[in-house]
Amino acid sequence: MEYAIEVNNLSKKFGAFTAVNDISFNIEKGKIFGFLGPNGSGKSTTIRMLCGVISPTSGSAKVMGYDIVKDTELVRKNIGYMSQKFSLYEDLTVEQNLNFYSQIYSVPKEIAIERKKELITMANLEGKEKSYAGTLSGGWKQRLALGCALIHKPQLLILDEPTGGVDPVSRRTFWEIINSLSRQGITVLVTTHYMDEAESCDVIGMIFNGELMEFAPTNDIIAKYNANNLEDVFITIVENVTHKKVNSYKEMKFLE
Ligand SMILES: Nc1ncnc2c1ncn2[C@@H]1O[C@H](COP(=O)(O)OP(=O)(O)OP(=O)(O)O)[C@@H](O)[C@H]1O
Repeated sequence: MEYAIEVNNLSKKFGAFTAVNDISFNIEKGKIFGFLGPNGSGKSTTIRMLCGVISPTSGSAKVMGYDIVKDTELVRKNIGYMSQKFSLYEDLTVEQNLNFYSQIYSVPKEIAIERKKELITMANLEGKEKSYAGTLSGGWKQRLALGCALIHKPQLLILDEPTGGVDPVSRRTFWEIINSLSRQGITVLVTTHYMDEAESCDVIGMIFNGELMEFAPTNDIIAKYNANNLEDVFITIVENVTHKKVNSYKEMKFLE
């Protein structure tokens, strides 16, 4: 079995505080992995380790076969990363943003021209090439940011809360694009606080207080807890750990 992500007993401490505690999981190539957890549970810290931005305190991980500590450059080249802030240059046009990212990732000029065309089509940005990113509405910006993250044809796409602040129609379009990327063999790691979105992932990991509480195919998790949906599963897990009554995921997001 070839894995896009292999995580073995990964931990990260900040001083005496353990942000990520001994987590292990593998993601098969081409799968959509929903990495879920309330604020401060350790998602971004895990992602930062997987992208080679911070080193683990202990444990190891490989991304597309490359060690996150020893092969940091190769890891970065193989990842497309999109944050909830979208990281666009608002005073550059759609085309100029794509040019900028193609230079950052050293995409050869002739390849970049073709790639830009493909991405503009994929992101439904035709006709907007000369528009300034700052003038685009949320959904357009989101799809442009996705295009920028894919300019170097990464085989792993990491999306950190990609649909925050985006209208429901754009969210649906965005997920159609994500599903089509997965069908093309691209592996996707996505964090989201929208439990309905999470249900369209193939595999779910639930992290709480730095511990990976569950990791399994989405349908298996729902069946295991005899739950109606992922929100109910999460509530059960958190109530078991905290011995506090939790009414909704939204409430849990802000649990201390
Ligand atoms: N550089 C750091 N120094 C100290 N503590 C940190 C650092 N980075 C993160 N933490 C702490 O580690 C914990 C996990 O944070 P992390 O950002 O990974 O959570 P998260 O699940 O991504 O949350 P969110 O959904 O809000 O982004 C938090 O308590 C956070 O305050």
